[in-house]
Amino acid sequence: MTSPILLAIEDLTVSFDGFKAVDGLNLYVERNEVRVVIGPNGAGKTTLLDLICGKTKASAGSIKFKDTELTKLVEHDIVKAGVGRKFQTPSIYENLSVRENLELSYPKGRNVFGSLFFKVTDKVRARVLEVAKDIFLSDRLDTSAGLLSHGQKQWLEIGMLLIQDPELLMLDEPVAGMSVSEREATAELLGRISKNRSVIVIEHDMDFVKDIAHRVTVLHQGKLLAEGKMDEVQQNEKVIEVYLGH
Ligand SMILES: Nc1ncnc2c1ncn2[C@@H]1O[C@H](COP(=O)(O)OP(=O)(O)OP(=O)(O)O)[C@@H](O)[C@H]1O
Repeated sequence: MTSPILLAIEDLTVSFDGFKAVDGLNLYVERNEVRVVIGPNGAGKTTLLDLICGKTKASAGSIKFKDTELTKLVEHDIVKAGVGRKFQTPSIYENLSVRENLELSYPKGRNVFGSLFFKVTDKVRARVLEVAKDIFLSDRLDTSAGLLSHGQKQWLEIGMLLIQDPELLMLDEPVAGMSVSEREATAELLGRISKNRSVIVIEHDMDFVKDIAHRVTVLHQGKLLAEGKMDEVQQNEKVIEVYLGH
C-alpha cells in the first residue's frame, strides 16, 4: 500500500554562523494535503522551503520525499523528483506570451538538448490549453506576460509549475498583492490542484489560510510551535501569544 505521507522531515536543522534558522524540525505532509505554514517574521518559513527545494543545504536531519532523500540532491534533481517551488516574486518571461511561457516550462523543454530543439507537439499544445484553463488564462494565451495583472502573473507562474506535474508544490505568499476576487479564485485553484498533489503554502493572510488549509503548522524561532486544524491552532495560547495576537 502507498504511504499516505508524501514528505517526511525529521530533525531538520540549518545553522547560519551558529544561528539556527530551522531547529530540529519534524514535519509530515500527506498526499493531497494543503498544508499552510504560518509564524512571525524570521520564524524560518522561507528557509524551510529553501531546504526542501535544495536552495539551502541542511546542517543536519532528513527530508524524505517518497523514498528519496532530498538533502543529498541538487536543486534541479529535486525538481525532477517532483517538487515545484514558486518564489514570492514571479519569474515569468515578460516579453513572451502566456502560451510561450507555458510551452517553455513543459518538462521536455529542458531536456538534454535544451529548449533550442524543443518541438511543440500536439501533446504539449493540449497540455498548455489544459493548464491555461486551470489558471484562468484561457483567453490570454496570446497576451504578452508583461501585460497581465499582478494576480494573473502569479497564476501564470503557478501554471508554469503545474505543467511539470509536480507531486509537491510549494508557494510562498501566493496571494500577496491580489484583489479579493483574485484571492477567492486562487483558493479555488489550490483546492482543485491538491486533488492529486500536495501543496505547502506560506501565508500571512489568515482569511486565506482558513479558506485553503487542511492543516496548519506554526513555526517560531525555527521550531514547531503548534500544528493542527486552523480552528485548533487559532485557539492555541502559545500561537496567540507569539503570532495571532499581534
Ligand atoms: N542565508 C542566510 N544567512 C543568514 N541568515 C539567514 C539566511 N537565511 C535566513 N536567515 C535568517 O534566518 C531567519 C529565518 O528567516 P526566514 O526568511 O526563513 O523567516 P520567515 O519565517 O520566512 O520570515 P518572513 O515571514 O519575514 O518571510 C531570519 O532571522 C533570517 O535573517
